[in-house]
Amino acid sequence: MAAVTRNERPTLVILGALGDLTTRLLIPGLAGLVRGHDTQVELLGSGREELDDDQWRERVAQAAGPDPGSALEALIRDTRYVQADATDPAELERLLAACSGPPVLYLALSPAVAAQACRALAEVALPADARLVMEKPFGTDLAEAKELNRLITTLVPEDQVYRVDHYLGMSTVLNIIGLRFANRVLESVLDSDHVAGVDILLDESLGLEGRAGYYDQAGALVDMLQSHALHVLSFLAMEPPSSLDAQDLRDGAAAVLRATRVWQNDPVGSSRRARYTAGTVGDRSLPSYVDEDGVDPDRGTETFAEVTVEVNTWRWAGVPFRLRAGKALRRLDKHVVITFREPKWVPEGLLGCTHTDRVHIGLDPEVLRLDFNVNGPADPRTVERVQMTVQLAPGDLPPYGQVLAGVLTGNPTLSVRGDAAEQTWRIVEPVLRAWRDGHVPLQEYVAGSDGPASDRSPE
Ligand SMILES: O=P(O)(O)OC[C@H]1O[C@@H](O)[C@H](O)[C@@H](O)[C@@H]1O
Repeated sequence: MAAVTRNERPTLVILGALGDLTTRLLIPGLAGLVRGHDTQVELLGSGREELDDDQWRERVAQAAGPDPGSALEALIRDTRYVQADATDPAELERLLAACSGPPVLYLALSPAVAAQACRALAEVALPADARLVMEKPFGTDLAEAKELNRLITTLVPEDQVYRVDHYLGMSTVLNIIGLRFANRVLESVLDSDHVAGVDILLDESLGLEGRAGYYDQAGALVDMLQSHALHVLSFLAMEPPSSLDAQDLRDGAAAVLRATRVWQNDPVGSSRRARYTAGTVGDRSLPSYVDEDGVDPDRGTETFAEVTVEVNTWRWAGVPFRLRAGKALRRLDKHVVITFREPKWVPEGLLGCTHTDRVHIGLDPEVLRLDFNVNGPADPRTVERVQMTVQLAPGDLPPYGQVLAGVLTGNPTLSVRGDAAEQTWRIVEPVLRAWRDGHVPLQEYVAGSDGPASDRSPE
């Protein structure tokens, strides 16, 4: 990405600056960008809470980590904190007046407060070059996402809106594009003639981590599948874009999402939900989800969600894409498995051909693996299963660094376009309804296990 020059140096205003997202992900991402990528940016923190500039600088320095280097030291020295209520137009005006460059308003706020902040911004004279950054989930359902999109387009043009899904900044997710379109050998067999099924499995070993206030409202389906898993699917299933510019890539992703729906239009038969009970993950004991601080046990929030969808295009019709995410599972393992069909014909007399080929794309940990059959060393008539593994180097920027690089250089390629954000809600809404109406049982699994028992195991 191009470096930003000094005279067009943007002012990144983080609204919700004292929240967990800011200290855990945004500041470290920004620090990576400033440290290694010559990015010029002014930082303003803003929140309802009272804080002086020095206290804010101290927080930024801590979150940025050791060995800042001169560019980051300068950013920390110059950063300021402005106490403001993001839902009050007069206070937003004051905040905008404090920006020395084009304002980049990063709403690190809950969906409800972010929507209120957008309504307040409608009453403010925003500079023409202002950019707006929205976190996920974008709205809380399709109707709200549409309303939010309508409102936002009255504030700034679509190409100045950045809907963040940090999976689009993960080097391993970006690698799906390289893997598919820079290699004839793989791309030519990625279709329903050759592929039996695709699994996108986002297993986390972390539990709630004190985020009940948000998570208990969202649940695994909205937290992970409605956003991250569907955007990974859009990269896996898109037609070859003619370039990686924002329009081509995002057109390709949106076309996939438009073609995607719940498998056989059956949200009950093609989804599962569960929540964890007390158990041990590694050396940590976790209480039952319902006993976590801040959880409403009657809400029935799931911590594990699985939904199978279909992509109704010439290339993919009939191929199940299974999306799954869960918390407090035995181990962290986020990956994609592409399972191929059986060979059309195995020569008579060739033995041992009991498994089909698989490509395993590790998103976290970063590993690429091909499982296939080769002749055993001694017997030319019998094949054996082998695995070819490539350890991928981690990206030089954390995902939030990559996301911020796009935002600060004015390149929306890796952010979610408004129509795609609506499509992801359209896809999951039948499942949300079926779950809300109690048509799918809420199963349980012990924290530290592999999740609720399933009749299908692709891993
Ligand atoms: O895979 P990553 O980068 O750790 O991201 C996972 C996280 O993604 C966030 O968007 C979710 O809100 C979290 O619940 C989840 O843990």
